[in-house]
Amino acid sequence: MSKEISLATVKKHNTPGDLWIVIDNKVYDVTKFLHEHPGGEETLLTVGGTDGTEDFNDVGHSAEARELLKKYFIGNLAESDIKQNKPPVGCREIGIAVGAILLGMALVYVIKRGTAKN
Ligand code: HEM
Repeated sequence: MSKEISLATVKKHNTPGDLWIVIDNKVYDVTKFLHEHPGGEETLLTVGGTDGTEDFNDVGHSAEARELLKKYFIGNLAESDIKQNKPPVGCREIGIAVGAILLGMALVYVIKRGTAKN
């Protein structure tokens, strides 16, 4: 089993001489890659010590870039720091459900009115 690293630990490694980054719940030590990054040092430094998944995906990195990541893998993000992709039923879902019911009722009303006239 690979090592589990907390986000708090990752946070401590945010300098050019010691740079860690989280991508897709995996932790990478990119200190040695900093000067080689085709997208520049600055981009890596701004996300160093944090979860850079969104930034990494926004750029649309190539398959080669993803392959390169493996070289710098040092451990998995701690279970407690992993964001759940599927939150419990939220306000949005309730809103959609209520909206759908109202729409259904309106539709039944319109149809009934239409048939009553004939
Ligand atoms: C830490 C892991 C990362 C690796 C291994 C990596 C690797 C690469 C590679 C190989 C390229 C060349 C183009 C490609 O093959 O897609 C690239 C380009 C680039 N990367 Fe990264 N990258 C990393 C993280 C990031 C992050 C976190 C950002 C943004 C904050 C970023 C921003 C960019 C930008 C702006 C380019 C230039 C895109 C272009 O001009 O085509 N990279 N990166």
